[in-house]
Amino acid sequence: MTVIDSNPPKAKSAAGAASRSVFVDGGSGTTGLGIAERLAHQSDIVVKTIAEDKRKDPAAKQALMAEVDLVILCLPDDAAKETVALIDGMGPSAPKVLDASTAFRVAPDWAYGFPELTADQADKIRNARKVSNPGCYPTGGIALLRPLVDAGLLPQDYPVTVNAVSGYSGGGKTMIAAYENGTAPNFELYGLGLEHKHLPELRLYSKLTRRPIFIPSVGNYRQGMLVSVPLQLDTLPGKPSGADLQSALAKHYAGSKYVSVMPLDGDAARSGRLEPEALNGSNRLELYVFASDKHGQAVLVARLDNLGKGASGAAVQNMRLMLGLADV
Ligand SMILES: NC(=O)C1=CN([C@@H]2O[C@H](COP(=O)(O)OP(=O)(O)OC[C@H]3O[C@@H](n4cnc5c(N)ncnc54)[C@H](OP(=O)(O)O)[C@@H]3O)[C@@H](O)[C@H]2O)C=CC1
Ligand SMILES: CC(=O)N[C@@H](CCC(=O)OP(=O)(O)O)C(=O)O
Repeated sequence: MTVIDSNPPKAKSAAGAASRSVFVDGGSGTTGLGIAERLAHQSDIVVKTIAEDKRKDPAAKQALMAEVDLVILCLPDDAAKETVALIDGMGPSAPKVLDASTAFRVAPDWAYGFPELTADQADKIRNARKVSNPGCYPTGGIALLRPLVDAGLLPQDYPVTVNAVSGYSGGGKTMIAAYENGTAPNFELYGLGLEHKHLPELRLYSKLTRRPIFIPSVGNYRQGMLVSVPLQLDTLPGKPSGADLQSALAKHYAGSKYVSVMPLDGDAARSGRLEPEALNGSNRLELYVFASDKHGQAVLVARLDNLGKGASGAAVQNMRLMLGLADV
């Protein structure tokens, strides 16, 4: 990564024929810093930065955005909408935009940034001007549910419940401060009003017609998450076994660089335990099927880093697709 300050103005991609230029709006927040860490190792990306006293100044932002190929938004929803309005007003000099917030995740004119969703999703992301980076919990939930719906193993109107636990960095700077200064509880359920902001994308991209129940929780550790979906197998069409579910997932993600479908008889199945922090720092996502054919029950579990495949890692993966660069 090369860091260039916002002045003097440069032509887009001026640092070299093969390089692309990027501006991260909200670059000093949790997701933005995670992106900067990853881009520090990518020599084909030039990151342009804005002066500290200008980072909330719309005119300064717009001038900088005219110089770059792609803008990544790591902002609260309202601020993301404001920056997108600025980009929409830029005409032909508008850069591509990748938004990490919840603001545009179900908007019809935005591509959803989960390249592994379907066979053509990576191409949709490559060709889109506007891409929404998925929420951390939906990344796990959709990764588990969508291939099973597409395979006809899970009916679209199945009464799905998704339970999840996240590290406190999922709540951004405010929640990190509350945990690190000791004013937050060690563990709590939340979203108990059944209105969590991730429900619309979870439902839409899982192709569920019935609204799932989603109960997240947060614990006193920094990052890493588990997202789980319990299933009573005898209520599913054809009464599939755990092996049937695992092989449908394995077929869908065969050859995937970042998503691994774990064996039915691996260490986690033997111990019956899974902890959330094992993939921290990576862009990986592991999918598990824990099943008891004796009782006709299964639990699907996704493990990921909420700041990796759940945010910054996914953003960098999408950024490279959008810029026409090979994955690294
Ligand atoms: N943390 C996570 O695991 C994930 C987060 N996300 C999403 O990514 C986005 C960023 O989240 P996160 O990094 O956690 O949040 P943080 O609170 O850690 O950071 C947000 C940053 O945005 C800055 N900011 C706020 N308003 C403006 C503005 N108008 N112009 C420029 N900068 C502004 C803030 O600066 P200041 O503090 O000075 O206001 C802060 O640095 C959110 O939409 C979040 O929902 C998505 C997936 C996972
Ligand atoms: C622990 C915690 O608070 N997590 C956040 C989700 C983090 C995330 O995925 O961010 P988006 O807001 O961009 O979707 C929450 O539940 O709101």
